[in-house]
Amino acid sequence: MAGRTFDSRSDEDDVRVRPGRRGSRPRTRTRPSHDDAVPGLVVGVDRGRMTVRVEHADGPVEVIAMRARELGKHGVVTGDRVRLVGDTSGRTDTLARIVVIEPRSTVLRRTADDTDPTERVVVANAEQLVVVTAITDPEPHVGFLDRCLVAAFSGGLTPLLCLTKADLGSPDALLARYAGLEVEAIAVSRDTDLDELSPRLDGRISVFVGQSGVGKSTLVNRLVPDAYRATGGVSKVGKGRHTSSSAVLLDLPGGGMVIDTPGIRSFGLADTDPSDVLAAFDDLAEVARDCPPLCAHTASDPDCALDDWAAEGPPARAERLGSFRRLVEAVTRTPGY
Ligand SMILES: Nc1nc2c(ncn2[C@@H]2O[C@H](COP(=O)(O)OP(=O)(O)OP(=O)(O)O)[C@@H](O)[C@H]2O)c(=O)[nH]1
Ligand SMILES: [Zn+2]
Repeated sequence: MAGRTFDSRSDEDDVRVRPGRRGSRPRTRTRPSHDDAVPGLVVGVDRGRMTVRVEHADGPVEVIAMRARELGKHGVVTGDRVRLVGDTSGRTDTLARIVVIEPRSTVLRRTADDTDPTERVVVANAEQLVVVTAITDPEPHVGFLDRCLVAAFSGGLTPLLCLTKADLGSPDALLARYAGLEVEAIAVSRDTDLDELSPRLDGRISVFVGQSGVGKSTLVNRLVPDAYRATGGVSKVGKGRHTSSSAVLLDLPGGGMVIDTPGIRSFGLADTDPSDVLAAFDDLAEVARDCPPLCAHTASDPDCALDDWAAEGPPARAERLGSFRRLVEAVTRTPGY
């Protein structure tokens, strides 16, 4: 996925400044120069108010900022790299303005919901999507896991399966389901150390997503001891209300960052099609060049070149194709969660 950028020109959260109507005031004269704008990283968003980390000479400072009017309705999300003007001191009761949103290297979209019918980008620039699922209690919702993987692949993130509650059962069935995709998976439990997981989080930005009760808060609290996430069903930020603003960026003690998504239980795939999934698998994409033009690469596409490829090779190919096709089918299914 290296080198792919998501400047999100096609989506709702487009950061491009729309050209004014013909004959409107001359932009060159009225538009302020932003040469003096300082860079920052958005670590949280709350109802239009952004918390932005700005590096000062004596260390990082959290600055509260609003979007400048020139950004229009285009949203700023956690993980965005931005440029600020105005008061960037971070002192109490000061407010800066975000005048530039840098192009996004990756995007995660949440699904539309009852309060907001549009899919929206909720996290930008994360490198890894950590999909947290319990081995049991609650039983894994494989449809949800498939959708998470597709959201990762299509948004440019590397997925990592984190299987919790390893004290309660064996991860083998889940591991087998995704074996063909070569997605990394790590089993953890609250009683064992996190030595396998921690190195995979070092030095990168990882988004954590998981359905209710899987132990995600327990895990994030262990990774980031001062994160103060409520666990065990205690009411927490983002629950039961409009939640697109609830992704928060947390620093890991050993370097690297975690973006927790307390209220976001699934990601949007409406803008995703089979070719986005295919693009994440170089070997399959190569074979699929021989597919008919409109092939969706599902089991019901009669002349899909992937069938011959799987039939002619070792059993691992059929396994890979099976796992891939489950993801493709997730793209075409209506979201039910
Ligand atoms: N047996 C077992 N239980 C765990 C483990 N980790 C967490 N739990 C329990 O699972 C329940 C859910 O944990 P949370 O960390 O609150 O889960 P969550 O994913 O944040 O879910 P919500 O609180 O609904 O958002 C709690 O009762 C935890 O004590 C584990 O490794 N093993
Ligand atoms: Zn095909």
